[in-house]
Amino acid sequence: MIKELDKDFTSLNEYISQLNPSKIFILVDENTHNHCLPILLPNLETDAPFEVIEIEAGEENKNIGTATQLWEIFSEMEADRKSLLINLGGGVVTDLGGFVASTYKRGIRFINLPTTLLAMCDASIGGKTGIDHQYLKNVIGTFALPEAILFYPKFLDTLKFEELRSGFAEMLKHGLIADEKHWNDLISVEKIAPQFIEPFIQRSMEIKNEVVTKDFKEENVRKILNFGHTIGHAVESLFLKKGNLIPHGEAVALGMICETHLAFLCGLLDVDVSSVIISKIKRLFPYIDISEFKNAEIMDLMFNDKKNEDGNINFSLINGIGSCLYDQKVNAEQIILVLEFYKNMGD
Ligand SMILES: NC(=O)c1ccc[n+]([C@@H]2O[C@H](COP(=O)([O-])OP(=O)(O)OC[C@H]3O[C@@H](n4cnc5c(N)ncnc54)[C@H](O)[C@@H]3O)[C@@H](O)[C@H]2O)c1
Ligand SMILES: O=C(O)C(=O)C[C@@H](O)[C@H](O)[C@H](O)COP(=O)(O)O
Ligand SMILES: [Zn+2]
Repeated sequence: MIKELDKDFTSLNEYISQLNPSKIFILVDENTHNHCLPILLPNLETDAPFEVIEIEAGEENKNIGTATQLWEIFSEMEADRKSLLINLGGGVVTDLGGFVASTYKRGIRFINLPTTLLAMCDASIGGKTGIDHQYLKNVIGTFALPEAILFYPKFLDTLKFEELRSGFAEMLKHGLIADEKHWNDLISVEKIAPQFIEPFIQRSMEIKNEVVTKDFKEENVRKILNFGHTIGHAVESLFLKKGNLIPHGEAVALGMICETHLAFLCGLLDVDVSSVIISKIKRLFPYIDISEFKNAEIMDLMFNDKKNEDGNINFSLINGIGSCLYDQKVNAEQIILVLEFYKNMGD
């Protein structure tokens, strides 16, 4: 269930009343503790006891260590199966919180209150939960749906520009894979700022939700949501391993540039269409220098992608603006050509 929160958070209180939890845990990171919790708490109406649990912000904390800390806190506080976890944060909080909730005592209920654009349009929806392990993105996790996804666009007002832009990448992805009008609307916004993006949040959420509803466990069509991620996640992992993190959306933007060129090389896209897409993305996102990474080490990570089957790397590639094919097999030479294309592209 996806719903916009009104200013007094009525629908959140209605859900809490329906769920009648024995105890409520609110998961935040230090930024959502400062910026979002002061908005939530005055509007929270419940007789259930609640505890706020704060984790350190950042992708580097989406790991088994933090998950273990949370499981231990739940045990110490005797959380039972009627407990409720409210994830108040970006994709790190909703992925980690969803994973911990879906595994503690084989599953307690959770609600996502996304606070970044990326979490609103993507991470909070669809039930993919999880953590990174050995620098592999989301390699441990579950498919577990929240009881509700309640979004409050005003939360975006305190988001840094780079974080807002990161979410914008996943919105552009939604346009490219499923809705040409959404793509055209997004590339026409005056600038990446909440007031200009807010009108398009609902459509982006709908696109993701429509795809997930067709294929919850990502056995077929849901793979199109992974456009840009086969290469994007490999690069994101390499920077994670270096301890020099890049925002997920920037890795996805890099991946979409590469995989759009790959679609052209595979004959799925005309050169004029791929050029327009690449130039639009290039204009919006910073160039990420990957020259320090050998093509072989990038490809090694791609062989660990969760879409793969029978040892083959499966790509999801657009075959037009608003359309995407999954389980596309390409040869190693084409992947090398694409990585060299990106490396030579420069800023
Ligand atoms: N499960 C999925 O379907 C899915 C989809 C897309 C991305 N993801 C995952 O989501 C993660 C990226 O999520 P993200 O981009 O939201 O990053 P994030 O959760 O790290 O949040 C980005 C930064 O913004 C801060 N922040 C959050 N809300 C804020 C607010 N309202 N005001 C001020 N600061 C705020 C956070 O503390 C953090 O420092 C990645 O791990 C990615 O793999 C998951
Ligand atoms: O929900 C999906 O399916 C997606 O692919 C959405 C992606 O934007 C997101 O980054 C997701 O976490 C990637 O999934 P993964 O299975 O490659 O980890
Ligand atoms: Zn993503």
